[in-house]
Amino acid sequence: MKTYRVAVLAGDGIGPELVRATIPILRLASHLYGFELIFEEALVGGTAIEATGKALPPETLEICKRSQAIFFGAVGGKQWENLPPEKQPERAALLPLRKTFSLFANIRPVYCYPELLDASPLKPEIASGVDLIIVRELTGGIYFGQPKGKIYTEQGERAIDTLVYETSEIERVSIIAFEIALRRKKILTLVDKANVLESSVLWRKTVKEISKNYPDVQLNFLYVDNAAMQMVLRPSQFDVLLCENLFGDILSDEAAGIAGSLGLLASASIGSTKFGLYEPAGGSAPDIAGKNIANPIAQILSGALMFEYSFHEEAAAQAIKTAVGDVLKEGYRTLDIAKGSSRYCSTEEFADKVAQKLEENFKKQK
Ligand SMILES: NC(=O)C1=CN([C@@H]2O[C@H](COP(=O)(O)OP(=O)(O)OC[C@H]3O[C@@H](n4cnc5c(N)ncnc54)[C@H](O)[C@@H]3O)[C@@H](O)[C@H]2O)C=CC1
Ligand SMILES: CC(C)CC(=O)C(=O)O
Ligand SMILES: [Mg+2]
Repeated sequence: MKTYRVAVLAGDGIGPELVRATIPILRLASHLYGFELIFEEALVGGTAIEATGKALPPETLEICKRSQAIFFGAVGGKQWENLPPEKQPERAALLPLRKTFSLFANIRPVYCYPELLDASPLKPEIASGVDLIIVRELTGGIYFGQPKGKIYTEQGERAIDTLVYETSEIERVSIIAFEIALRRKKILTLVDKANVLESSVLWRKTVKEISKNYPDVQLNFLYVDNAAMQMVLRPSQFDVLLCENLFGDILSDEAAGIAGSLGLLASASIGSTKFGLYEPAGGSAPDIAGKNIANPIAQILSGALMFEYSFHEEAAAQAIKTAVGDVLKEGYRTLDIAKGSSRYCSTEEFADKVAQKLEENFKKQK
């Protein structure tokens, strides 16, 4: 039987409760669709700092290296905000993981479920039909550029971040975005700030060059400020959005808000091999952690993305997506997306419903 090893890094805040609720769904899908998953848990983030003094302990990295994918929860929280920046969970664990495994493309599908139109802050006729993918460059740009840091001058403190991109970094993520667009509505929008930023000028030039290999894909350009506005005015115009690291980070939270909750937004971080890291686009949500109320959909759909991108188990991936949609159709909702007539569920209850539906759908199909 095909076997895949998965490093499970639950992390902080809502990470552990979401991962705990999701693993049985992934296990069940693997049994139904005829492959085996070997999960190996490892510490990461603030939880790892408490246990070992390091946000990304060497043992965790070893476990990731001997796996075919990382299934990630979230990291960070108030407890670790006063540590030196380079020791904090986000900068000492998540960013190094992305960089170490060269996971340069972050894929974030945004879908407004028809059943959830009432959870969107936008009018139903505007949120309706939103089905887009944000492809965010993940290992370059201002999050990683050097020099970075703080120095003391006669005027006081000076903080420096550097926005830098090489042509090759733009090319490799653009190819992924064009390939995704080819399989969809074939509209790719590059989001940049080419009227001001030199790096954005390079993005435009490079993406135009790559587009010559994809004559069937319509390439559009949009400045990021306008893109942020278009996202709320007419989000259904978008198919695939290609963004540098920071713009993609910001626009994807905005897009999640339009769909109804950050708890709906899954993500796949991939590179040029089958290895990938799969995590919700949101963070550790300290405001709701430990209450069994977080929405597990983003975590569950991140599992489906792992099946699709790292294992090529498309049938199992599709079955999970269908099960989530079916549970929503029956009216079940976690608190973040609940409205008047919905059937309220805790994190665990919602995940149980998805597992039941997965099994039920599989039996029907036989
Ligand atoms: N990938 C990661 O590990 C990320 C970590 N972070 C870290 O997370 C911590 C909290 O950051 P915030 O800015 O508050 O962002 P956040 O993404 O954790 O939360 C933003 C808002 O979305 C809600 N939310 C997020 N996920 C949800 C879910 N599954 N169900 C229902 N509601 C959900 C939260 O309750 C909160 O109101 C910080 O330490 C931050 O650095 C932030 C983003 C990504
Ligand atoms: C540490 C941050 C870059 C995480 C984040 O906000 C994200 O990946 O969306
Ligand atoms: Mg973010």
